[in-house]
Amino acid sequence: MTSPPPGQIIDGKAVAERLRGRLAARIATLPFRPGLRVVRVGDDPASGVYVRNKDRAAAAAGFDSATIQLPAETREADLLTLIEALNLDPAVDGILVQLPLPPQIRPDMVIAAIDPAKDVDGFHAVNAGRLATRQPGLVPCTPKGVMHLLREAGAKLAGARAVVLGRSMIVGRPMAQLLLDADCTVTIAHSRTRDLAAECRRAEILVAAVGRPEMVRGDWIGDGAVVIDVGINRTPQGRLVGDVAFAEAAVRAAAITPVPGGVGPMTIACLLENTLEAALRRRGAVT
Ligand SMILES: Nc1nc(=O)c2c([nH]1)NC[C@@H]1CN(c3ccc(C(=O)N[C@@H](CCC(=O)O)C(=O)O)cc3)C=[N+]21
Ligand SMILES: [Mg+2]
Repeated sequence: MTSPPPGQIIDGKAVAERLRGRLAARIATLPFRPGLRVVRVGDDPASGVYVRNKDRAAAAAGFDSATIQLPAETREADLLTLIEALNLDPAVDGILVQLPLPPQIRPDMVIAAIDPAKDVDGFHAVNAGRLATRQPGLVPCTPKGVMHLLREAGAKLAGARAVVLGRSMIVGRPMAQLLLDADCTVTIAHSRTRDLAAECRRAEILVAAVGRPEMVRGDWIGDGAVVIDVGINRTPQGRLVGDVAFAEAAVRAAAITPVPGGVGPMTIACLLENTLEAALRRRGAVT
């Protein structure tokens, strides 16, 4: 049903590099540098690599990018004041507040405070609503990156059975909507799904986003499926593994993303793509 040759490993790092190259070429033609501000409160280790990789990629592509580091004990009101200043700053096109936040700060309040036009994570209810109603808006980076990878892998989407494992606001739900918009027949499976393995086995396209190391075993994969592994889990030994047992799954899949080097680099490239999109829209150069 799907077109890629058996066992193809989808090179997310290479796809992300090409996307960043296209963004850089476009930015080089602009009379301004799209501005991105990443706000980090405390030093959650899950955010560390991401912030470093993002800073490097943004600068290389010609963005005006900076990380604003705040102490772990920052009060919610002070973070909201900073966001308001970034909302009003005409040089800032994109605002990303790193999650998770320390316990004294309510993430919903923070996300709601970001100007939807600058919400490059696509987490604001206005952008979620636009996606749900098929209006143009900022789309969450990871699901957007997954769609790029599926297209690069040559996956046939129209009419295909797609299973999304996980129902988070950040990945599962927007992922399901993008697949639906691409004419897949979409199932959202989750921790309460009766027979997860059986649901997954029916999938021609399987997107795993549960955050449980190697939960998806080889015998959950249908022959010739395209498998996208969104999970980035660190083992006690310090190794990175996905939500899919890669070696087992690769034997049965037509194509599969590795961890690292799969979805992760695409999330960063799509954050930059969203920042450029936000800049073009805000500054009246709609494309
Ligand atoms: N508001 C917000 N938006 C986010 O998008 C967000 C966030 N908060 N908080 C943290 C998570 C995590 N995240 C990653 C993105 C890329 C890699 C990535 O590029 N990973 C490399 C490996 C990096 C390594 O070696 O550890 C890869 O998968 O190949 C990792 C993690 C975005 N996040
Ligand atoms: Mg769950």
